[in-house]
Amino acid sequence: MQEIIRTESLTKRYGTHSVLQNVSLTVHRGEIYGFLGLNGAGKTTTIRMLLGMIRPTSGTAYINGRSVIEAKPDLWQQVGYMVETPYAYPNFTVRDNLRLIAKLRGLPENSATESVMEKLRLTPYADTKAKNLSLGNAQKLGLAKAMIHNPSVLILDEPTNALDPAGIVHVRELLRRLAKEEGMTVFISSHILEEMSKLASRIGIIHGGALLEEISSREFEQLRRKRLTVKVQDRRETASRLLLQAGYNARIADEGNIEIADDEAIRQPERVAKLLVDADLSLAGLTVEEEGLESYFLQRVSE
Ligand SMILES: Nc1ncnc2c1ncn2[C@@H]1O[C@H](COP(=O)(O)OP(=O)(O)OP(=O)(O)O)[C@@H](O)[C@H]1O
Repeated sequence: MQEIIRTESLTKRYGTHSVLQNVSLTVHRGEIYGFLGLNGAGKTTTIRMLLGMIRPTSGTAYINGRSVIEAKPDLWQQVGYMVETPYAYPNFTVRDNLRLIAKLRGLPENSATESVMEKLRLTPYADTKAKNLSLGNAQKLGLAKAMIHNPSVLILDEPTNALDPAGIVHVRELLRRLAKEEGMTVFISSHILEEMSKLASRIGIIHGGALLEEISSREFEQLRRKRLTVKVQDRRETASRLLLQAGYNARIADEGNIEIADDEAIRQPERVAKLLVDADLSLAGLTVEEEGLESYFLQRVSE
């Protein structure tokens, strides 16, 4: 698999304050890499170094195999980015803001502008001044500026912060389609954990300036704990005892439901149901619950 983004032991210190320590990560072509961390974990610092905006104290960042600090300007024709709150000229309309960027980038102004507005569903706001946009649409304008030149690498710092749920779904679908159909590589930082678990194909967890773990979404699916939750109308203790006798690792949880953590029960919940029904216990619910990324993340961080 072709490596598009790579960092080698990226380290950043401000005086004696160490912000990033030996971060080495890789992102392959067509991947959506979710860079996850709490506030202050070092996400923006890493992204700024990926974009050559600040110099690492030591270590190197590469895009398309080229060191970003030494790269010639043509590298940036393949890269789109949005870091923190995107700036737009407040008294220019959405269309004029985009036309300006298109012009600066030497793109055909009309077609590039109209096509990116269409992609981000900004066309209805084409004539709205940037200062009058909602936060969500201002963020979409930032994304449009980042994508106007159809880059093959897109680097986004917390891009869905201000979007409403429909906006988040739209941007997620768009990024997924670009990654899948056009092989675009997306590096996206966030602290919205569930959102990342739906979008990213690989996840890197950063905490206190160190990369704790890199994991594929598939591995994450396998690793995260699952459990079968059983709700019975009454005679909870009897049900729990019965399940224990049958060899299940059952326990009564705080809310009064019975939880079973065995793989066997998760794979074949109908067996659990049959056992209870055969014993004349009335079943009110049976659900397989998966640990969310949030709880997985907090557990990893606390370790
Ligand atoms: N120029 C600077 N001088 C000193 N410390 C800095 C500087 N820039 C960032 N830091 C510190 O580095 C740490 C990491 O900051 P960074 O902005 O990379 O975190 P983040 O993960 O992006 O967090 P957030 O989600 O809050 O933006 C923080 O403790 C921050 O205070």
